[in-house]
Amino acid sequence: MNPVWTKLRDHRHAQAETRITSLFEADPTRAEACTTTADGLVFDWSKTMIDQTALALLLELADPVPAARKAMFAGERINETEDRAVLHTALRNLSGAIMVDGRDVMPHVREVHDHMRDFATRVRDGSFAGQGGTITDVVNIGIGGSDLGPAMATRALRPYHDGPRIHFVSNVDGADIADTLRHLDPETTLVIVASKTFTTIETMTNATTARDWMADKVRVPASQFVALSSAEGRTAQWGIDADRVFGFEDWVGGRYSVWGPIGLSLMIAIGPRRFDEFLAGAAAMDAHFQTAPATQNLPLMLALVGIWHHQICGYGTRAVLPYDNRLGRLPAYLQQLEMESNGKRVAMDGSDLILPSGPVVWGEPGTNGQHAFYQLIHQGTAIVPCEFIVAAKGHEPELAHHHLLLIANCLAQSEALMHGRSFEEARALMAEKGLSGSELERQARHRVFPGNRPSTTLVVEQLTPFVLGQILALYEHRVFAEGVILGLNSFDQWGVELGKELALRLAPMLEGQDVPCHDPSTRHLVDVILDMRD
Ligand SMILES: O=P(O)(O)OC[C@H]1O[C@](O)(CO)[C@@H](O)[C@@H]1O
Repeated sequence: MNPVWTKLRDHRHAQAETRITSLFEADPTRAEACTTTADGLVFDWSKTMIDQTALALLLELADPVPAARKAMFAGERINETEDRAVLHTALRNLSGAIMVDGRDVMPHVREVHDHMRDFATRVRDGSFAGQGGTITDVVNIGIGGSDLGPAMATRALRPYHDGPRIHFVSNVDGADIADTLRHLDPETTLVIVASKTFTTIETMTNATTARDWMADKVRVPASQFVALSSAEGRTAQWGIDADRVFGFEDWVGGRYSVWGPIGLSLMIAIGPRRFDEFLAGAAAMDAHFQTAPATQNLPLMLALVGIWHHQICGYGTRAVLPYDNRLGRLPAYLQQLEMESNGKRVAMDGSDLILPSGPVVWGEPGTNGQHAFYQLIHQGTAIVPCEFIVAAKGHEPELAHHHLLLIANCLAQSEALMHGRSFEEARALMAEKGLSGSELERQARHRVFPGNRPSTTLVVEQLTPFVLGQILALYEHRVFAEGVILGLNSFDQWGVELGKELALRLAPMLEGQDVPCHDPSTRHLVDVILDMRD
């Protein structure tokens, strides 16, 4: 193991009695010095215990990142366990050439992008119509990366919607599709089946249900279906015309796919021009990641803060707290991005990872979370590093006072986490209320905030398509840099396979067939459920 890990742990140990506030006392320029910027994005990591020594050591850990980054952008097969290149970045840098196995992949990327633009425009202007006329509703059926990215981004960019209504169906629970289709008119609905593999059981089950629903009213239901997939043979078998199939290659991972065909629903919602701005934001972050020096490199600094909190300080989870209601699905999106990418236990070379891999990522938009789980964040025994995200401007000028309150709450939380409230301050409060003696002491203890709890704050000017592109690419590169530093493969996801296989084997048991496998507990649960269904 790189001895820098031990040095970092020793340093952390030595800091045990130091408080974040004392770092500010020692360095009056800390707020500015510990702020990293990229094209208008401002990332403040000053409210952490990363001091000069920690930073220098963390930067040493980042030594392998530039070579790995170069290999990724160049189209090398860095996803070694699936023997694939990793080129989601090619979907947003549409000029130039990228060679994979001696072939320039960019002409095909541009062709598909043009096809998407053309189709989205025709849906939006009515020249592509359903049996009942102009498309009023689009239903994206997909799951995981074929749902979370477009669903999150479509919600995030609601102020820019000027196309048909967009709906997302992901869960195999029939409630999801039933609740969605109930209010739609099949004659004016377009169904997008988004599945890289076109085999995912949830998506194919929902797609078949949608086709049956449409068949009741529409003479040729498949004519109102679109496929977004790398499996063109399967989309044809399913009956979707090749001119409504938008393909992408195996070097685009599901959770990295919103930039290409999987983003079609978003493109229909906001239009191709806005979608291009979204891509341009990501491309700007790609350029920054590739060229900014390490200490000014925003994705790298975000990664190092993540490594510091999880692998060095040992904090088990990371809360993402966007103070933006439209980023309500960002935590779920980042859960897949970060946990499916870096939730591993084996290093790239097949050996056991010595270090803990990725943390649990979770969160909710502020201010809602404040009235739910912030109690634990402030006074619980577990320390949760918080990653706040806030925009200086909202999209509702007539409601500017709401936005100011939103910002005030965001900043207040990070301040409260860092400063806390001492026992002496709590005692003084209780004394003011007239308490005394042992009751004052007891009540004061409940009102102490230990403080010294780390957080970072990402400030953006406004959540535009460009800025959303920047934010998502920032997190993608953060995950990549963390994966490189940990020595694992961030681009496979074998951990999701076993449960899928067992579900397929269990399904016949729930139909009453006797399947001679499964453990006694599972067989018992099947019996209980079958009894209840009788
Ligand atoms: O696009 P597909 O092939 O339907 O896969 C959906 C999702 O399933 C996963 O393979 C995991 O279950 C994700 O990585 C992926 O985003």
